[in-house]
Amino acid sequence: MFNYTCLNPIAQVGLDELSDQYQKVEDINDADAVLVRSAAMHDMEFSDKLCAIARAGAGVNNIPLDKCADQGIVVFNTPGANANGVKELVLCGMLLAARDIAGGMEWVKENASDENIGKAMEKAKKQFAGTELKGKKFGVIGLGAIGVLVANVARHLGMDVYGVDPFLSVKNALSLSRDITVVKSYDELYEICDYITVHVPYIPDTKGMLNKEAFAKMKDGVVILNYARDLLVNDEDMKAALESGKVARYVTDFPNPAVMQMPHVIATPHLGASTAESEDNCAVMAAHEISEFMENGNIINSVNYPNCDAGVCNTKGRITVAHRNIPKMLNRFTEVLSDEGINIDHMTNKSRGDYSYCVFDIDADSTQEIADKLNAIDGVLKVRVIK
Ligand SMILES: NC(=O)c1ccc[n+]([C@@H]2O[C@H](COP(=O)([O-])OP(=O)(O)OC[C@H]3O[C@@H](n4cnc5c(N)ncnc54)[C@H](O)[C@@H]3O)[C@@H](O)[C@H]2O)c1
Ligand SMILES: O=C(O)[C@H](O)COP(=O)(O)O
Repeated sequence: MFNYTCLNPIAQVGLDELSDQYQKVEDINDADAVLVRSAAMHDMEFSDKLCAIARAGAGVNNIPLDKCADQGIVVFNTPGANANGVKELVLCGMLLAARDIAGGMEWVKENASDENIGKAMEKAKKQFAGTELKGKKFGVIGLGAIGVLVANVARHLGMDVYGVDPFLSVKNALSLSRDITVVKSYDELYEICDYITVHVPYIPDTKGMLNKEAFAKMKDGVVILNYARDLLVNDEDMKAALESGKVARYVTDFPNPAVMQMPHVIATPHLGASTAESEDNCAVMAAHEISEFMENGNIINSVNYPNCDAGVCNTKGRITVAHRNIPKMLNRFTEVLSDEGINIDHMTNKSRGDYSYCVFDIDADSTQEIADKLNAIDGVLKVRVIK
């Protein structure tokens, strides 16, 4: 039996994917696995029992990835599962920035009881007028799951689309409409675009990347869209850019007290992934990741350990070892197993940065005693008896 806990509401269709081998518990200290959305986990302590955390979503900046890796806890996310939901909201943000639709709707509400509203609005409407998206230059920073969809939809609207991504994957490059221009530097994009949207993870490298230096290179009256994370933008510099008119509108899914004091802000309450479809997709993918890991020891879509697929175990026993990526570890593991007279039928070892993961399929039943001996090796972070 495996215990799991949910730190945020997770769509039932995902939880239904977990078999009757799983039971929900309230206390994270009793859990083998955690399902989470945006709950802040940096200040949490994790028990030795915890093996896996699945983020039903894309951004993992709410989870202490290194601390988890050091405890042998594998963290997963659900790449692309909510990308369409975000794409549709970005499209909405672009339209809200192009004309003062929100102001116009407000005006209609305020004048709802005016019997002559039909006449009055023909006078009032010019204050809410704007421009069309067609023909404008649109820049996408980060051509990942969301960025590619956003770039393609903008192209279909007749915009002239530019993208930048220093780590652009072949898969994503092939998914881009062919008349989208991929530029090599942010500066190229800053200089030409009327609209700039950001779709990169929040990591130390991207913190505050939209700052006064970046704004200085942009066109006057540029529209900035941020559906990624608030801390990608330097708030003080954004405030100055909005006040001077350098940035005409800041459209964001991440309001904070500073942003809400700025002029020309269009804000939504972190709604990007809040659609039934995205929530279901994320929950189902997260549940699959958890069950594959808990039941078979396989790692799919991890963000702190290497992916590792050893298939289903067809031998008598399977043991997995999360360990530091340092020399001689495999020698030590095989020594423990051979001292026990155990033959290894199949072994998979994968590494990612400072961490490695090993799956041993053996010709004997795995025992807690063997696991304890492996666990005692310096550099071993977590040992699990799968079978
Ligand atoms: N508003 C929401 O509700 C919502 C929903 C989903 C995701 N997000 C945010 O959007 C981000 C992107 O999501 P995604 O699903 O597209 O992720 P993704 O991993 O598919 O794409 C991220 C892309 O950013 C690129 N990248 C990384 N560092 C970069 C850099 N320094 N400069 C330019 N590109 C860089 C990567 O190469 C990748 O292609 C997430 O990390 C999350 O913070 C927000
Ligand atoms: O990174 C993400 O996937 C989004 O920000 C969605 O977050 P949420 O699951 O809390 O809506």
